[in-house]
Amino acid sequence: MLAPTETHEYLKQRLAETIGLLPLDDDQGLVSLILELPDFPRLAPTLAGPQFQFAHGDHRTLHAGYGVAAEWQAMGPMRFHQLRATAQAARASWTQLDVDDTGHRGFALLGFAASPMELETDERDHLPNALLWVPEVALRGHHDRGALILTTTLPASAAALLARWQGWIERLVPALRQVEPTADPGPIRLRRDQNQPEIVGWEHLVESALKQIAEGKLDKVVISRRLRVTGARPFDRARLMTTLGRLFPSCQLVSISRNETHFVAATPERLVACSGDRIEVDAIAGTVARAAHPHRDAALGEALLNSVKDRREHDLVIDAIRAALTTCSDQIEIPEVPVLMRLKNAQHLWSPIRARVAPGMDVFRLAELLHPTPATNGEPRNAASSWLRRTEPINRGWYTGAAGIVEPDLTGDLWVMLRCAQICRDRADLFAGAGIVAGSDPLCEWQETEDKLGAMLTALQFA
Ligand SMILES: C=C(O[C@H]1C=CC=C(C(=O)O)[C@@H]1O)C(=O)O
Repeated sequence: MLAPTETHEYLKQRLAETIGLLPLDDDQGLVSLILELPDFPRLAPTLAGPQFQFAHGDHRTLHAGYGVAAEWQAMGPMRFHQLRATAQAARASWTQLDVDDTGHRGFALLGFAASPMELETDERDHLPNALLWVPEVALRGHHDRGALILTTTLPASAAALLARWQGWIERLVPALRQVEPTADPGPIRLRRDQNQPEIVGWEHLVESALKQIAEGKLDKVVISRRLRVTGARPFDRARLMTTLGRLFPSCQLVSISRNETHFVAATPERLVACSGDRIEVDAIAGTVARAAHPHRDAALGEALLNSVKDRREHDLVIDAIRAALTTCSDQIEIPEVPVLMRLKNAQHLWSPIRARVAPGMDVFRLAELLHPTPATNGEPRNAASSWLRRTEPINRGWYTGAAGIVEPDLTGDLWVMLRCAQICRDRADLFAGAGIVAGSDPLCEWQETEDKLGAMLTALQFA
């Protein structure tokens, strides 16, 4: 293994040797230089400026991006269509030079808010409604093998680019060894500042959802709340990600930073992963808490598996996913019964769905088809969306939207933004929701959101 200074000196030298291979005089498009990274961390370092990372402990994958080589934004009902057209055009003029034969490619982040429409609110989102972002510098790894990917728009000057990218290597590569924070300043006291809605407002919301359901206008709707907390000191992103990684190794960790604000999630739910003609989709709905005592914990899980109300809530998600996929697949594999997904703070009914899709399907088309599922919105989809737009008292932003990685061939891996918080210095807004069907009880649903919020609240105390 190389010492840290040797690694970055080696990479700077490798960059100097290979930069001349890039077609920097071409008058448009993107070009990426891909270099092998000798040692690869589980989590990406935190630097100043725009950056993102997706890290999965159990899958041992890491995708991180820093700075902006190119980005495109969209909003409104055509947002997927617009970004897809952009990605297709970018793909046609994106040269990738994998000079060390790493097998890795440059990639983009795709992320989007829950609703394609901007809500009328005074609170400004730090993230645009829908975003396709090619980072200037990316880290990409699977198990311990990784690559450093440097990307620029064309044309570019070789001398200026060399200086710029060597600067990135100097800042980033030594930090790869110091991702896990060493000093532990002890837990942070959190002050709960504001619930939106408060518990009384929540009860009214659930009752009015139940009324819609009783009148046959909705079968299910997922209502959500926001909890604002303040920490006794500013939250530390690196410590937060490390803690989330320890608590939730089976979840996708997400961190997206722009404009001094950070959107962080540890989500169990994949919206869709597609690779070739194979896709994977999670149906997750139906929740109970964990219990400290193993017998009690197992009994709670058993009761969830046998609960008629939770199975109805879950089956509505499966039915909607099946109906959506039928338009593009003749081979959909859905487990006969859901299994339990056990997380630190909650257990869920989970059905992992697989399908083979028709040629021409890509992550944008699949996102448009599947999002939002009734796990975060409701059924029927349009009736639930418009009821939520009229009634829900918060701006969800990217909570219950989705984000992930898009490959140059437009395949990718998107995750539903759950168990998340928007963090700015010492303030964090946490989000959670619960699916309402006939038979739901307002206070039980409130408690369910408390259990879901517990995931991020616990981690923030150690941030
Ligand atoms: C809406 C959330 O969870 C969804 C995912 C899993 C289980 C859910 C439920 O049981 O209600 C929700 O559908 C959330 O975590 O904020």
